[in-house]
Amino acid sequence: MEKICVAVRVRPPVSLETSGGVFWKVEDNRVSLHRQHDTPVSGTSYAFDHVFEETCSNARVYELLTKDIIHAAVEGFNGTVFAYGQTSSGKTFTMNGSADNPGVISLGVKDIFDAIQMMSNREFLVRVSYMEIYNEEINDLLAVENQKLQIHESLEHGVFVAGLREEIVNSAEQVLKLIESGEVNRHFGETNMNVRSSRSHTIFRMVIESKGKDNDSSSTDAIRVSVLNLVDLAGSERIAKTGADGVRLKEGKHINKSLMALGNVINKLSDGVKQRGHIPYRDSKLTRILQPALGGNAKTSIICTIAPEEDHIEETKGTLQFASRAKRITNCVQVNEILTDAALLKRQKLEIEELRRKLQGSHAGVLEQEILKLRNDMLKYELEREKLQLELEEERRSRKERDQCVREQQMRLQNHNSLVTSSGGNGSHSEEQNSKRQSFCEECSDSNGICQGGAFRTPCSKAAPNAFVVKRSNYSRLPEYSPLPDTFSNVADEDTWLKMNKGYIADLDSLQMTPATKVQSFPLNDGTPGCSNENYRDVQKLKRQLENVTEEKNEFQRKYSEEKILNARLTGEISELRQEVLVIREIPRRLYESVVSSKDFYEDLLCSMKSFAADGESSTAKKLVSISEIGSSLFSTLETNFLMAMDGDKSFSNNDSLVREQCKVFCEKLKSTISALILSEKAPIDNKQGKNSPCSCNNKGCAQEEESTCWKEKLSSELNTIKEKYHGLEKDLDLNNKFLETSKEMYDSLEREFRLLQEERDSLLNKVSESSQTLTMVTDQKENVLKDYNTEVEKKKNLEEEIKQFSAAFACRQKSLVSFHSDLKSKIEKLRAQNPVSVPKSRG
Ligand SMILES: Nc1ncnc2c1ncn2[C@@H]1O[C@H](COP(=O)(O)OP(=O)(O)OP(=O)(O)O)[C@@H](O)[C@H]1O
Repeated sequence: MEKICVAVRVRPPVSLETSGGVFWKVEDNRVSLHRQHDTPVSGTSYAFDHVFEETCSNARVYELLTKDIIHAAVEGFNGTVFAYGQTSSGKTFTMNGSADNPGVISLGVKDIFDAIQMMSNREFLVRVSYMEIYNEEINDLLAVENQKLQIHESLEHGVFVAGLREEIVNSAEQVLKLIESGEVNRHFGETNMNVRSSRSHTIFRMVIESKGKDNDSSSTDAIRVSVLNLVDLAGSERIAKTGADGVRLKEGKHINKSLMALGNVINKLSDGVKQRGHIPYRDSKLTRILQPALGGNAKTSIICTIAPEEDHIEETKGTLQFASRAKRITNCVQVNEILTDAALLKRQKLEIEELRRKLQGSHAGVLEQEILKLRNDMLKYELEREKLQLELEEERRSRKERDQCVREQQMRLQNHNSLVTSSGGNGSHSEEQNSKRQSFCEECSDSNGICQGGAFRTPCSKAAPNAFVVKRSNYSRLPEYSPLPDTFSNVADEDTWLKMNKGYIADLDSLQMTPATKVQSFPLNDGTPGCSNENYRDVQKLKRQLENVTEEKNEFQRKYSEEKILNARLTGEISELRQEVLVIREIPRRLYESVVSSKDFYEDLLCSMKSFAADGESSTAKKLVSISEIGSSLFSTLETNFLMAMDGDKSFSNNDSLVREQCKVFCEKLKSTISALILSEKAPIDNKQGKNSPCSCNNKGCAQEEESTCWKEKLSSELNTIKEKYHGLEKDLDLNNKFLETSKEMYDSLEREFRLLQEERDSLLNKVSESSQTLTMVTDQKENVLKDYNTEVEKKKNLEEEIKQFSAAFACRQKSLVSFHSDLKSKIEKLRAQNPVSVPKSRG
């Protein structure tokens, strides 16, 4: 356990004028508030690891507070250095510095490469990234397109920012250039307190990996990976002082909120292990990223910058209290070594070889035998360990198979879901989702089907600068995509397990929440415990049933839509016919009107004719009377018929024969009357014409006769006209009757068709309701399967629990192996003590 190193740095005052009130006095590692006459103000004295006064240079701050962390990072320890303080107190000045007074970051970068140069027995791979947290959003400063990045957590990487660009670097110059380019993208703004105020927290990160060179006999194949964070926080600010409004105000609020979250985490951590309880790392992005640095596996230094002005006393006190609490935090620092099986074995063999060499030359055969025995024991343990490892592999395999089984069930359920959704009438959404999902996977997958794109681009794959980079890249590809370590052989005990987790104890359940694309897929194994054949068959059966129902339903839907189209067409035709029928129905009315007007005309005509035939007894008069009666009866029949037709009485057409009969009689009578009239009048007319034509006599009777002849001619022509009109009407009536009959037939057939369609539609509706019932049934069954699935998940959790226990047991065994080792060593020591051997100097 190691305490966080905390220092305070006092910025030079902005103006040399003093207010004459109080001032901060620095003495050694203590800072305290004094009155003008140098008397301390009680309760305002604070002690820290270092206190830097105004005149102190960045180089000195680096030397005393940061250098160790930088060197430790090269050796495999995680490290974090961050500057905290109110706005304009000198955080950026400390971290970034200036050309003539380089800051902690550039001094650190140079030192790292110098240290790497010095370690000739190791190979290094260094990656850098630079990000800012602006308004609670993470932006990549090395790639402006990478905005709003998300934080993820995995066993391999711990807490990491997905999609952040990481550049592989070979020299300090290269890194400083990258920082320079990143600075351009950083958010700065002017406030009343600082003309160039940082409006975001920035985190410059270096990941240093190293491995002993192959030709180094003492090398153990272990890879060291350390993360170094150099953080320039935005400053806390009082809005009244900064005069922030609009964008600046919004930024200020975010800054204060995240700094408050940092303060809360520091408070909790300073409470001591027992009282501490839940640490609210997740309250802000800043605290999540700094999680390993605060109470985790990292060497951490905090530089608290303060402004000396009397105006800022309250803020300064706040900063000093923050620093005092941070001082109480302890971290659990360990070298981050990744030990492969081979590395562990090699380490053990080296130890045995060393012992054997030490014993060489000894004449004690007994000792030799003892050693042989111990070696045999050792081999036995190794065998046992291998056996255990095999068992564990087996266990892990079956777990993977179970995972696969569960996943397949999940997919089947999703299929069910989408089928049920699509059978609900609209499957486009789920199809869209599927296609999106597919395209995402295609986008993400490499040739091995391992997801590489999008959220999991970290670490950035880049051309390898040397052989180690290639080897490391190969190595890192393997375990990175598995939520559990590939082998437990390197998990010697729970401490190592912690070490692997970078101080973070992973919950296996939450591991399931790591991106699904990282989990490989396995074929379904019926023999997998917890995933029975029966269950699988049930699901298959359900799936088939659902497919059948869906097919049937689709068929119904297709037919239904066809029927709908036909129906619409027929409805159109029917309405057209209805229009026609309306027109046809108008005809009887018009005919009726013509008949009425013809009748009036006919009656007028007959009246006039009767007036000519003064002698009512004459044959002409009699004929006229009979014609008049027949005509009247004919017109009445026609009137009645058309009235019936107008009222929609279909029996009118039956009276057709009567009308015809009457018409016939009327025509004959009319003809005979006209011919009789013509014959009776012809002779006297001829006589008159022959003798007197042109009539020259002045006789009154002669004039009357002439007038009567004129009238008769007129009458006859009018009668002819009436006859023609009547014939025309007769023809029209015939035509209309025929037309009406055809329309009636068409109408009847259409009505029949319509009724058939209605019946068909009703039967289709019935079928659809049956299918929906079946669907409800299938949905119920689906719910049951879901329940089964949940049970499976429960079982899986149990199994994982078992695996955990198994791992613990395995760690125990490993421990006993280690204790056996130490026993062995102590026995050897004892034996050596009992039988002192002269060891050659070179080996001693
Ligand atoms: N130790 C120092 N020596 C000389 N000048 C300093 C020192 N510390 C800060 N300054 C000056 O004070 C001003 C404010 O400093 P700086 O921008 O580093 O503050 P900050 O804490 O980063 O502010 P903010 O939180 O607003 O970004 C700058 O002009 C800087 O050059």
